[in-house]
Amino acid sequence: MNVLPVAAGDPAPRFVQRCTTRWGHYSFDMAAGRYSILFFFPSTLDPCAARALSVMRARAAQQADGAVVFFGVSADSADETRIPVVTGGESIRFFRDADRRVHDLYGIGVGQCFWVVVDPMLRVCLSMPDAPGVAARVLDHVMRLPPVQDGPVPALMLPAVLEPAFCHVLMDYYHTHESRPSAVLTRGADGKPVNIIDSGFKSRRDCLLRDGDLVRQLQARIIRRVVPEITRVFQCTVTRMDRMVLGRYDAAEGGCFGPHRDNTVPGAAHRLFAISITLNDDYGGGELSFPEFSSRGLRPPAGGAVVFSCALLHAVRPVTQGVRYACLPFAFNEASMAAAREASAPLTG
Ligand SMILES: O=C(O)CCC(=O)C(=O)O
Ligand SMILES: [Fe+2]
Repeated sequence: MNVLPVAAGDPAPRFVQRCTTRWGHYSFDMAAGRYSILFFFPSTLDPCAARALSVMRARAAQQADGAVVFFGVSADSADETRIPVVTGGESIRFFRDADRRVHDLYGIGVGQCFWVVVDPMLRVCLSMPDAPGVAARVLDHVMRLPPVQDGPVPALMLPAVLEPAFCHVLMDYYHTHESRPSAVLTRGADGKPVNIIDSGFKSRRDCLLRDGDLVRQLQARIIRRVVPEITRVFQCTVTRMDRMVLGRYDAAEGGCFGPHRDNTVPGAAHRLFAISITLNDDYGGGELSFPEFSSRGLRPPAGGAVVFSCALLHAVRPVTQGVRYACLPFAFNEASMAAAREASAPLTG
């Protein structure tokens, strides 16, 4: 257990805990991109909790834009029945923390009513014990903050990775080969990785590049034009690539991809860098965004790439006009493969 409560400037500990979501748990690293207000309390029967929660519920109901997410963290197993599963709104959720996992990670003693505010980068920006009047002060303060920090995005923009003729070769390949709705790799209720189709979250059709010669031509360009920049900018040597896939986001189908990270489920833990190469220019919307850092959207020119750490939360904004084509490999190396294998190995002995 953390002996002291987390304090402003600390990274907010990440965790997966049982929660009042439809699917029964919540991975806190998905709370990035917005402010989160965590209220730790011993039980809903505790008078301090009752008071603070009524303020929290009222503010959650007031805000229309969902810019702030409220989380109650209950240490009482009997709250399981007092706090029912929330099926609708996403702006207020409760962690079922009778095993104290979150309390311990945040250094909050059981029996305390305590506030922790986490910023869009998942860093603690305020932490204080509850007292009369504190709930309203904390919530007013957070709701007045600008929605994101609008700092620089730690991604690399590289124009001219693929020349126009090669972009056309890839788009022609797409048109002459089978494509299918792109699935989201996520965790099922049992924690195991599953592929699901959820067109509200991800609407894209993918075509796998199966032509060995074309894959070699594509890889040659990435090795020559992207890999040295990854070495220079991120001081990391990548030696492998996977997922040689072409994606098509169509405005007519609401083409988009919601906020996600690319390395969070076991089968994807080896990935180090995402290389998003846009193949065309004649579309509207479809910018890549990094909601932890900025509200700005990135839009590389045709043939240009955005290269970024797979650990960053990112999204593709809805394509509003026409179609966006992209080639979307991941880069990694032997060390990241070994680390992923180790992390997924069953504990023995
Ligand atoms: O379309 C893009 O540029 C990014 C796609 C993406 O984030 C992914 O496939 O994981
Ligand atoms: Fe991604």
